[in-house]
Formats: sequence, structure tokens, C-alpha cells
Amino acid sequence: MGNLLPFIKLYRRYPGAMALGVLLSITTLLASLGLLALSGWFITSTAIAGLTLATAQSFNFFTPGAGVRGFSIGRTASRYFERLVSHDATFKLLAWLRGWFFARLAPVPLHRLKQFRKGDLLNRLVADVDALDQLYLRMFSPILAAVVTIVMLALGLSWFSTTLGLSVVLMMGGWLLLLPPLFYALGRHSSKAKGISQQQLRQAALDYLQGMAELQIVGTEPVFRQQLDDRERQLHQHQARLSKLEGLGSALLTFAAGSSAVWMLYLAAGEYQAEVISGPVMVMSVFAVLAGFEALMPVPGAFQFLGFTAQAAGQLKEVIDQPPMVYGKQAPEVKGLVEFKNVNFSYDELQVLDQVTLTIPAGQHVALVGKTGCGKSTLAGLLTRYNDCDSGQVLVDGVPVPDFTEQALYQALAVIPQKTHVLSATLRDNLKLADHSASDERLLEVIQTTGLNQLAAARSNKVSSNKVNSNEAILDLWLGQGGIMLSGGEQRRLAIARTMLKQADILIMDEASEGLDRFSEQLLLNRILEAYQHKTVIMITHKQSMLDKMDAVYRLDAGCLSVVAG
Ligand SMILES: Nc1ncnc2c1ncn2[C@@H]1O[C@H](COP(=O)(O)OP(=O)(O)OP(=O)(O)O)[C@@H](O)[C@H]1O
Repeated sequence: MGNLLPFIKLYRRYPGAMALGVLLSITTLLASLGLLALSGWFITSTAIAGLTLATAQSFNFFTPGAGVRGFSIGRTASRYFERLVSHDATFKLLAWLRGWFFARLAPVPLHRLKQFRKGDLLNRLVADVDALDQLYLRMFSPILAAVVTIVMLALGLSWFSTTLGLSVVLMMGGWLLLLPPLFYALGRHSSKAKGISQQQLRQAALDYLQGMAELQIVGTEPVFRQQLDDRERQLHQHQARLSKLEGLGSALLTFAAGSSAVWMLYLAAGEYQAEVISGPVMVMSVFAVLAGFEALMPVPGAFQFLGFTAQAAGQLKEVIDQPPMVYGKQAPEVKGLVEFKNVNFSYDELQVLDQVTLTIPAGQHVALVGKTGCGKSTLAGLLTRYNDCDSGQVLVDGVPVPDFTEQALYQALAVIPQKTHVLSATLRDNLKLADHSASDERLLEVIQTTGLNQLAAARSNKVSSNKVNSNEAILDLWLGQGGIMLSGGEQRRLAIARTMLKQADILIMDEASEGLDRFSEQLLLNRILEAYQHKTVIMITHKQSMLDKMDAVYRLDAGCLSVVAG
């Protein structure tokens, strides 16, 4: 429950709209109450008035009749506006909450976010934020409205008889105190389990869909399908339990309303006999109690799902409590001197780097070699602050990388990562990621240099013979979801093209030529080294053929660095 506290505070964001929503909810309940109470009074009064001709003629039918219509129209109008205002306020709050959550998520270092799976993070951003609407729509607003309705009803009946007024407080107040803890206790386990099941099902469905091709090839698709079905069945079981609980809530409230009405009839009849109230008021009291219980109807559901909401809030809190990456204030003009000084780094128990010391003078091209998994990417990742070292220092031009501002650090660095991220967008958009201000001419030049024009030519049906149109067609080429339309080699070309556009001061190439044929590899490597001729280049590679172009070669082995050449 403590998980909900930080989010409850955020509800102060739209106080006006939220208060208006509650007010309209109260108005609706009071109009319902007025409608039923007045109807009870009116029916009884007309029945009594009809007993003699004189009373029948003198009875004023019109004012109470108008009152009944007024309450009826008022209830409908107020219900409509209540839905409009409260849902609008909730949606605005959810939209803002999503932005707020994302703003807290963005500065969390990538290596920390890696502990959450992609589907899981998406689930938190969408479903868990959505679950927070329960707090206002299903809890605050109805509970507040119920309290006000009980108070108003009690005051109204006290006007006629204090006994009746106090009885309402005891009967309805008692149920209002009993229902929340009861239904929270009854629903806590299932609603929490439902949240977890839903999340697991989404994750499993995502894994299943993403890996379907491989699962089919290895013949394990039915096993995964079965696991998915099991999860779905589990979710249905929790949902069924919650539906039964909802039914129990309705039954309990119907019983509460009925028994309270009978009790009220008994008390009101006593007051009538004692001539404290009239016959119509006696009937009105019973109808008013019946109508008053409408205010308690949402209470069991609200508390039954509280476990689910608390679980969602906990999931969000887990992400936003991650310490953000802290950047410094320095933004020096970078020349490209890179230094690793006595660097140690471990992933939990696994020590990857042990007292690594390396100086790369500005403008030097160095290669980093070593067995698979020896820590080459990890070392490069300390420069980009993918991770921070456990001890020692990583410096650029003598300034420790944590002291750089975020903008200055990433302006100085260009990376060709092992996996290229391709946006589901056009080639132009994918290239402009590296330099937003690049002109189409510049983009086409880089496309030519990296051989990406061959990719466009291969889809020649889209390329017109007209030169202007053909250039447009290349740039507007749609690359598909996650670069699905690009081969591994084409994705490498795209990554290389981006670094050519960026022209940073330090370039890190992590297996940059993976997926390229020998000829393209040599060609592209020459071009990129030419483009970064006077810049610092750190090339991580397994390929011997690339090493003779480097000024120095270092080998990483068992966490230690040694010079191979240079
Ligand atoms: N996020 C992580 N959490 C835990 N261990 C990790 C993580 N990333 C890498 N490792 C482990 O750290 C070691 C070094 O990984 P790294 O990716 O730096 O190696 P590498 O030399 O670049 O390998 P490759 O040549 O295959 O790219 C490996 O044993 C790897 O399993």
C-alpha cells in the first residue's frame, strides 16, 4: 500500500477538474436520492389525499410532480457531466503520468534498465500507468461521494426525526466501514495475481511472436504455445475469482439495502405511531435509505481491485527508484585523447577488467582484440558511460567522462555498435538520426560512399528513371519495423553511414564489418578511416586483415591489457 503514496500526491495535478468530478458525482447521488424519496412521499401523499373528495381537490399535485421531473432530469444531466469531467480529468492525468514516468525512466542508465525486459517496460509504461486511474475513478471519488451522501441523508432525515437520522448514520456508516477492509482482504491476493498473470502473459506472447520463426524451425512451437495457453488459463482463473467476488459484493449490498430498508420501516413506523412523523415521511424514509445505498455500490469493487492498483504502483516505483545517470558540468572542446587509468570493472561477481591502463593519443587509430567475451565491448562501454567503472578513471582530454555534460560527451563520441538500431521509418529519417541538419545532398553522398545506394537500386521498381525522383525515392525508402527489410550487412552500412554523418572526435567501432563481404569490408573500412583520418578511432575486431591499418593493437586477456603492435 505504501507504493501508492507517491502516486496519490500526483493526483493534485488537476485539482479543479477532480473536485468538479467529485462534486458532480455527489450531485448525481443526491438527485437519485431526492427522486426516490420524493416519489415515495408523493405516492403516499396522493394515496392519502384520494381518501376524501375534499383532500383530493385541495392536494397540490403539481409541485411534487415537477420536483420528481426536476430530480430525474437533474440526475441524468449530472451523471452525464460527471462522466465527462471525471473521465477527462483521469485521461489528462494518465497522459501526464505517462510523460512523468518516461521522464524518470529516460535518465536511468541503460545497464540498469537491462534488468527489465523490453515487453515488461512497455507493460509498465502502458498497463500499469492505466491501472492508476482506479485510484480516482473507483476510489477517491466514490468514497467521498458516499460519505457526503450519508451525511446529507442523515441530516435530511434528522429534520423529521433524530432517531431516523442517527439510524441512517449507523446503518450506512457501518457498511461503509465494513466493506473496504473486507473486500480488500478478499480480493487482495487474486487482484495482485491477476496483475502479475496479465504481465506474464503479455511477455510470453511477445516472446512467442518474436521467436516464432525459430521455434517452428526447431519444432518447439507447440511447447511454447502450450505455455502461453497455460498462462492464459491462469489469468482467466484469477479473473473468474474476481468476478465471483464482484457478484458477492453486489449480493451483499442488495442484502444490506433490503435489510436496512426493513429496519428503517420498523423504526419509521414507530415514529409514525408516536406521531413524530407523518405517513408520507415514513414511506419517504424507507425509499431514501434504499436510494442511499446506491452510493455504496462502487465500494466493494474499489477495494477488491486495490491490490491490483498497488501492484501496478509497485512496478512503476521499482523503475523510478533506479538511480539516474548523473552527468557533470564540463563541456571542453575535445581533441580526442583517451585514457583508461587502473580501470576495474565487474558484472556482479564476474570481474571483466582488472587494472586496465591504456592511453590513446588524439588522432590515433587503435585496435582492440581478444577472445569472445573477454571484455572488449565492456571497456569501450566505459567510455560511452554505458557503465561506469568500479574503480580507476576513464578520461577524455584529461577530463573524467562522468564530469562531462551529457551533450558534450555524446557530441564527442560516435559508435558503430554490434547491433544497429533501425527505426521503423525511411532511410532519410534513419540517417538524420546522426545529423538532423544534414541536407539531402549530404545524405545522398553518404549513401553513395557506404554503398547503401545498391540497396535502393535493388528495389528498383520504386526508383524512377528521373534523377530527381530517383534520389527522392532512395531517401524515402521505407526500412520496415526494426530494419526487417535490411540484411545484416546493410544494417552495418547504415550504422557506418550514420557515423560518417556525425563526424565526432572519437569513433568506437564494435565489430563494424560483421556481415560484410571481404571486398565491401576493405572498401568501407578505408572510407571510414579516411573520414576519421585525424580523429581517434578505437576498433574492436576479431579480423586479422583489419589490424595492419591501425597505429597500435592491444589484446585483452583475462581482464588485462597487453600491447600486440605499435
Ligand atoms: N550486462 C551484463 N551483465 C552480466 N554480464 C555481462 C553483461 N554484459 C556482458 N557480460 C559478460 O561480460 C563478459 C565480457 O563481455 P563483453 O561483451 O565485453 O565481451 P567482448 O569481448 O566484447 O565479447 P565479443 O567479442 O563476443 O563481443 C562476458 O563474459 C559477458 O558474458
